[in-house]
Amino acid sequence: MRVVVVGTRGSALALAQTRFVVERLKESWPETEFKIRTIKTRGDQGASPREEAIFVKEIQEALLSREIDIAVHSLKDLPTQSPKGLKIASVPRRQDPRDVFLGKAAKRLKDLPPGAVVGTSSVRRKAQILALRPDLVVRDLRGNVDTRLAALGSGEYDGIVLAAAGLIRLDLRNRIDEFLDPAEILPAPGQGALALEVREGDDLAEELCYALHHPPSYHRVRAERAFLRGLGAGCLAPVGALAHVEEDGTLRLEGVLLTPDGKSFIRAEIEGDVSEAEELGLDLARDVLEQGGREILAQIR
Ligand SMILES: NCc1[nH]cc(CCC(=O)O)c1CC(=O)O
Repeated sequence: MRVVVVGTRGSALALAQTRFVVERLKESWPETEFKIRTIKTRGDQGASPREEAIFVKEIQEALLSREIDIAVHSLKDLPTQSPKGLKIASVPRRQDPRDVFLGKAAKRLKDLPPGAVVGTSSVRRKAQILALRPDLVVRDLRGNVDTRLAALGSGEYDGIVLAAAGLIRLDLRNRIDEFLDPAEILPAPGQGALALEVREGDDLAEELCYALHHPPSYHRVRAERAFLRGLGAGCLAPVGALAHVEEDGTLRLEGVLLTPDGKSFIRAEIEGDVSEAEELGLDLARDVLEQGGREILAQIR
């Protein structure tokens, strides 16, 4: 019997995610032996989007070279196009997709005094925070979750914004002061979801992963990523998206594209049947581009 090697990078969050996945895999396939291998990437979670893409690639290379058989990724860090020879075998049930606020001066983003300093690592968060509160100062805050919590503790920031999912997976839910309302701050496409990636043709690995597949989560992230792809905005533009699937099979997708300073933005929504998740994402992107998104993208470039 083959030992199945599940690979990830070495950050605390990546390891927590991978342990969780391997536990579920073992429950589903008690006869199969799974092993975790951490791949040393040159960086850690919370790097710049460009760097994140390089780390993802290093994991994908380990998959292609058969060093590992299943890769566990944060879906939002995964490029919308799979490399040749690899495929996403499953998307497990999604964790809370929202961004959260952790405050020092106040426990809600809205209650921060004018001029307060907010730390965040993403252009999307920065633009949406400024759209809501142009009087705040948003400063870059990178590094893994621990680094960011330490920066809040040391008093450099009056508050920080990060993904709920990372904190929850690290058992730090109690540090969250406020879940930001997606009506005001839309998360990154795919935020809170994992992707299990395998080699094309490795039917065993694919079947093992499929036990964890959660179709509603998959449809949601497919719509959100299609929206991102349809904008053709790349990873540096402030783009947010969030889809929901209702009991009756209706998928509702909201998306936003902003200028980096948050001064202008186009926000729109669409709904349709869940079976058309990708088309809905692409249609919404077309909508946003036509409503002024093209000008915003031209401004960013
Ligand atoms: N780019 C960093 C990153 N990639 C995945 C997560 C955790 C949340 C998730 O799974 O979406 C984080 C941290 C953050 O954005 O706060």
